[in-house]
Amino acid sequence: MNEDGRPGPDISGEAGSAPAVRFDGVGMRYGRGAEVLRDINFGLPRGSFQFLTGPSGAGKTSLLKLIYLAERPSSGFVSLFGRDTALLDRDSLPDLRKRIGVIFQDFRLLEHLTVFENVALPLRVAGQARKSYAEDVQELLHWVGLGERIDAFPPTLSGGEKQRAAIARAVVSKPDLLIADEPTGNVDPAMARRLLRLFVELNKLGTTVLIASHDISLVRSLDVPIFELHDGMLSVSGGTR
Ligand SMILES: Nc1ncnc2c1ncn2[C@@H]1O[C@H](COP(=O)(O)OP(=O)(O)OP(=O)(O)O)[C@@H](O)[C@H]1O
Repeated sequence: MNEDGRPGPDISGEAGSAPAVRFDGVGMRYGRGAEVLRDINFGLPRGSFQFLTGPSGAGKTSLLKLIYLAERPSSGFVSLFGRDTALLDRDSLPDLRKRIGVIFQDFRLLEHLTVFENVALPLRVAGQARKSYAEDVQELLHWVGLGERIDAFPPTLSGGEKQRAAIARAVVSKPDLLIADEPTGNVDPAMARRLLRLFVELNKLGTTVLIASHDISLVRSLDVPIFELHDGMLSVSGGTR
C-alpha cells in the first residue's frame, strides 16, 4: 500500500507482471442502499481461468460490473492490468474497455444488426476491413451453432441463439480479459460443454477468463479456482491449473 492507502506498486501505468484484475478491500453499494459486496480481495493472474459462483443475489453480477467498469466501488480499489481504475482519465477508458470481452446476462445484441454484424462489431469498431474478418466470423458462428442464422436479426432468435451470438461477439476479438455472466444459462448441456471448450481455447491463447455460473457441474468440470460469493463476501477454493 502507498501512503494514501492505494495499492502499490503497479498503479501508474501498464505493468507486464501485474494481474489482469485486482480487488483490494472492495465494497460496493447501489445508491444509499446496503453494501452488496464487502471487503473483496483477490487477483486474477494474467492468463488465468476461474469461475465465480454463489446463490442468486449474492453479488456476482455486481462484482463483474466493477470489472467491466459499469460501476465504481464505494470503497477500496479495483485495478485492471496494473492500473487503478479510479485514476483513469476519460480518454483511456475506451482503450481499456476494448481489451475486455463481456458476455452480459441479458445479451445486449443490437436489434437492427444481423447476427453477423453484431458479432463483427468489435472488429469493425477497431477499424478492421470486412474482408479481413468475414471468414473468421463465419467460422466462429458455425462453431457456436449459428451457421444457419448468420443473416438473422436478434428479435427472431431463441434465447439460446441470442446467448451464443453474444458469446461469439465477446470472443471474436480475442480480448485480454473475458468476463461472462451465466454464459450457458440458456443452452442445453452438450452446447454448454462446447461453449466451455471455446472459453478454454481462448484462455490457451492468453485471455484471462472469469465466468459467473450457477451450474455446479460446469463449474466443477475444470480444475480451476472457484470464487464463491455469499452475501457479498468472497471465498476461493479448488484449482491446481
Ligand atoms: N441496479 C441495482 N440497484 C439496486 N440494487 C441492485 C441493483 N442490481 C443489483 N442489486 C442488488 O444487489 C444484490 C446483488 O445482486 P447481483 O445481481 O449482483 O447478484 P447475482 O449474484 O448476480 O444474482 P443472480 O445470480 O440472480 O444474477 C442483490 O441484493 C440485488 O437486489
